[in-house]
Amino acid sequence: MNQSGPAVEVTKDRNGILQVVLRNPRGASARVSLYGGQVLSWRTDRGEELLFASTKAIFKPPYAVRGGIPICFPQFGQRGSLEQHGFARNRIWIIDDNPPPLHPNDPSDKAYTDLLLKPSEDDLKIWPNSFEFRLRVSLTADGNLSLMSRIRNINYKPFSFSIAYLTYFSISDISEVRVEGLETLDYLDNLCQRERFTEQGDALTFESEVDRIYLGSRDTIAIFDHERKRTFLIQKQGLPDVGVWNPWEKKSKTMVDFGDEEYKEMLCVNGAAVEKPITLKPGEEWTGRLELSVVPSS
Ligand SMILES: O=P(O)(O)OC[C@H]1O[C@@H](O)[C@H](O)[C@@H](O)[C@@H]1O
Repeated sequence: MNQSGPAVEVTKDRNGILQVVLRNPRGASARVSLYGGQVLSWRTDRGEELLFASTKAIFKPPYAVRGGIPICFPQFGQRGSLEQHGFARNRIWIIDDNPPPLHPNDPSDKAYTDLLLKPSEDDLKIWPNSFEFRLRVSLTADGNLSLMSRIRNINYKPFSFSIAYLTYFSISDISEVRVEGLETLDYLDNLCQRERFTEQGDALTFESEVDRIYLGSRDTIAIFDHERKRTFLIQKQGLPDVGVWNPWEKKSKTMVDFGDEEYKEMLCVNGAAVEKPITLKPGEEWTGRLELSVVPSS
């Protein structure tokens, strides 16, 4: 199965937005938009949607929509002079029709697509660094979704960047979920001018707005959803930090592309490299990988 096989289809949604649809033999699927290189949907073989998308999402290409997995690059949040979360999520990516083969250790039964982003003349005016960003989105035979980024410096001077996969998980009820894997870590709290705190020893639960970057986490994080009896596993490589975000009631009401009550159904847990930006010398390449899976739980 490869990019040109029947498991991969390029299509347009009803708004004319180009998408790549990946399917596995059991019927699981993923949809990736060329606008923003954003994964919009990830479904199990039973057709269950695993990613949140707002009913108020605004489809205005090339801007990222509220939900799925927008990519924050080369800046996270407002930690720099660029627009919030960098420009990559608001650019048109292209499909690489001739992608390099998968790594020899990678199972060959993956449906995958490679999207590319290179800076335009205008991008170079606001961020004067030539790069090639290759995003490989794969769907495995087990229905796992993997996002692998390769960012290459094709400049004559070094540059530094931050990156985050802003992953909107679909959950039953924010008050009922817990996140494991972030206990005892230090975090920067965006709600307190990025002040540094230390998490207690318990799993994370939610009862108000949260907007944090956990630092130097282990490579597996779990989101337990008791009501839906399922657990998301987030496995990451090259992404030391984890963003956790839920706008809660008050902030939701200020967001035009988000329903007032939708904060109950979503939780963003983002594999990221934020605290220490990544520096690439000319010709160097960085790789970061996120693999998402879902398992039944009691
Ligand atoms: O509204 P945006 O730009 O998509 O950002 C959504 C949120 O993204 C999160 O990653 C940030 O930590 C939040 O501060 C931010 O509000």
